Amino acid sequence: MSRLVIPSHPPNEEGNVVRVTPESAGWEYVGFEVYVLAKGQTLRKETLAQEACLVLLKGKANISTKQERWEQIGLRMDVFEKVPPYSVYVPANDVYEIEAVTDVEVAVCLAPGKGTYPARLIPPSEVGVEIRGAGNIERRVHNILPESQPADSLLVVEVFTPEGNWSSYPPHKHDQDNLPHESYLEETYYHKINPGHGFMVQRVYTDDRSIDETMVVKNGDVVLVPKGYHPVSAPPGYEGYYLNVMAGPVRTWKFHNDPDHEWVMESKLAAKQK
Ligand SMILES: O=C(O)C[C@@H](O)[C@H](O)C(=O)CO
Repeated sequence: MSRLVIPSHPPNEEGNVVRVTPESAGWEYVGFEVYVLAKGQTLRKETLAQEACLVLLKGKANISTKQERWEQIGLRMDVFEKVPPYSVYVPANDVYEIEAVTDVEVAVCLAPGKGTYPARLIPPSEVGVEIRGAGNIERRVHNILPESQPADSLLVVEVFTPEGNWSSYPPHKHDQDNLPHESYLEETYYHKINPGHGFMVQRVYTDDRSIDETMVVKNGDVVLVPKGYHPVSAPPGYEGYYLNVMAGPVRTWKFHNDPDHEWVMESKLAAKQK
């Protein structure tokens, strides 16, 4: 299996099913954890030097921080209901406690924090919904924590790829700290597949092909994107979901398309206009 694929495992005693740290990923900024909590189970963590975006992938929970508490938040019981999630932003040097009101799956998106902004609820109404692309590269995007919303480092987005479609396509990259042309952002993909026994295909490759991995991705896998282009394909019969976490030295998503393939977007959009 590719070193870029981190499979999930059954929940441990605190409910953790997958964990990526900057150290385990061999990079500097992005951390990512998923917890599956049974009804009544509680998870409590300190954020220390990281900020967190807690994304309720499914289920309802009470979530509190040092200063705030939100009760009975959570809307969808499955990510494939395709309604935007409730999330909670937690700054560095804070504490969060998640009490599962129903069975819950929650993603903890992490990046370096300075404590600039207070803890806040990000309700579904504040999540920007976007249909990106056209034809067999059309997909639905939920901008959970985009650069237009305050945070120190974190960018969080979820994407739904219809069966037979490609997403993160045309292939793009953001692996150069070269603004205004391109930003350096590490990225994780947390994949879910419907039906769950299916697979997705993701390629991660660089211009010099020093990285060129084409991976079969299963339900619950995390894919690391340390650099390079990173397109995703959903086979016929299988709908894909992924949650992206991005972070780097500057909090802006300035990507660069693979020049060999960027013509495809214009071609698909033009065909849609006909
Ligand atoms: O465009 C998409 O289909 C999603 C991607 O942009 C994804 O969020 C990503 O790779 C961000 O760099």
